[in-house]
Amino acid sequence: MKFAANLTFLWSELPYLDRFDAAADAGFEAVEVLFPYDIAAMETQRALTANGLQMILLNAPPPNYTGGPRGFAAQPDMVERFRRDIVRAYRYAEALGVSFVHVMSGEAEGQKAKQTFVDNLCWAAECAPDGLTLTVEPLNKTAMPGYFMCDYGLAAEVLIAVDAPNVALQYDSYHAQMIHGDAIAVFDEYSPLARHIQIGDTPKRGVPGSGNVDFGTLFDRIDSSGYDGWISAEYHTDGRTGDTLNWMKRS
Ligand SMILES: O=C(O)[C@@H](O)C(=O)CO
Ligand SMILES: [Mg+2]
Repeated sequence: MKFAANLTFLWSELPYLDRFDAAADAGFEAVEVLFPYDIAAMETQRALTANGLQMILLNAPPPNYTGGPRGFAAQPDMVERFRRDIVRAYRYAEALGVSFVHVMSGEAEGQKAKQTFVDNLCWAAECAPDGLTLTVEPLNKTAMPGYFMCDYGLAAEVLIAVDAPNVALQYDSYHAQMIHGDAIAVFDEYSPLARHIQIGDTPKRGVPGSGNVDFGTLFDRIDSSGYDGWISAEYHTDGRTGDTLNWMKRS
């Protein structure tokens, strides 16, 4: 299994650019950043190159992580803004060589929101740079009240409607367990649609092994499923990230 570090969560005790050094020192070869837009792509690229790291994922559209709305791809009156901002996200994605852009739905509900999300994803898939995959990630409503993309069944319906080879599911053990009560059953049912995986425990989104998700079984299932993509660590660390990485040895 190939593990990556989500640098929005891991080493958040360090300044942004120092997190790349820390991840490389800990043995990671790949990282992701949810919203790298506050800093010039060139700065991030320099930190990646200096550490021999690959950047695999960022989120779109690009408000900064604190304070901005979590996307608007499912908001019927925001289509123009969505298109404008996805183009900016693609510029970052190309500059950083990322493989995945997670398209955030924003807060919305109902059939019109679903159709808007599908239409926006179809449009974004058509104009995506070669080699880039767009992902859809269900987020739980405790963490993200009002967020549209909040259920794996809904994600499957959207992906079937979009029906594009460069749009896929992003599975996250923390959200899967919070939403459906069983991260492993969710993985078993929906992993054929998944091309990116993130991990965290429940209920506090802690390090794997700190809560309710059975990571021994989950890693076995990922292994036997034939999934050969990245598994990115996306959990809170209480400021001591270096002390939280033992789960990588146990898996
Ligand atoms: O799981 C999460 O919360 C993230 O992967 C994310 O994209 C939220 O912005
Ligand atoms: Mg996630």
